[in-house]
Amino acid sequence: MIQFITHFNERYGYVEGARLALEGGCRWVQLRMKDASEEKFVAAAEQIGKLCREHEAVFVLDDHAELVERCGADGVHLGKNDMPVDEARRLLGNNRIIGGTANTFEDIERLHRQGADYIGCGPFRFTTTKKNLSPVLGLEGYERIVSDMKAHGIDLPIVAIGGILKSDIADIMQTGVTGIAVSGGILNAESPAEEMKQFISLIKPNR
Ligand SMILES: Cc1ncc(COP(=O)(O)OP(=O)(O)O)c(N)n1
Ligand SMILES: Cc1ncsc1CCOP(=O)(O)O
Ligand SMILES: [Mg+2]
Repeated sequence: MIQFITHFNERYGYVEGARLALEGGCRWVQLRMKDASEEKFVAAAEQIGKLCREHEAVFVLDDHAELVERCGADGVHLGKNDMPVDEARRLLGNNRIIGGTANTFEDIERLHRQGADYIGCGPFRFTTTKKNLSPVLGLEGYERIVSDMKAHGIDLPIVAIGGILKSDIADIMQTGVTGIAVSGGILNAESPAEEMKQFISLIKPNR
């Protein structure tokens, strides 16, 4: 499973990036548009949501649980400074996907208690896509977290995120995580759609 996180660069905007990821075969897009006005966020969500429906892809919003219904999104990804997962669950019900961010096993325990459907776990390495990064986990970090989860009987999909490139995929999947989330590794490639195809072909499902 691979989740494309929207961003922009000198060549592509948010919608174009999502379109290329979908053309490359991605079936899970997160609209992440930090510091955008609500108007701009909703306008991008309308376009990306339509593209996702055309490609039968899952569409989640970053941060904005309160906009999920209005944007017709499938769910939301929530970090430590966003609405708590249990509150979002009460708001959105059981039919929407709610992901939560973890940097430690303790975060995962909390998110599991609160009812998250999956965990975005990172950063794998330094990245300029996100400000105020938590400490880098590296491969050892994922190995430790996956083993702690097994020891405590916590069975939730773990999505590795942060600075992931094609050449990292085999090693990251080897740690036992479920999938990856990526932005720059796709958007900054010479051909984003082709890069997405290659990312997908390298991910051998762990579950
Ligand atoms: C899949 C996934 N994992 C982690 C994050 C980070 O979310 P958050 O900690 O809320 O930081 P911002 O993305 O909001 O800057 C994510 N968005 N997606
Ligand atoms: C949103 C987020 N959360 C942790 S790292 C990150 C950025 C992911 O983008 P990239 O793949 O470009 O590092
Ligand atoms: Mg957030």
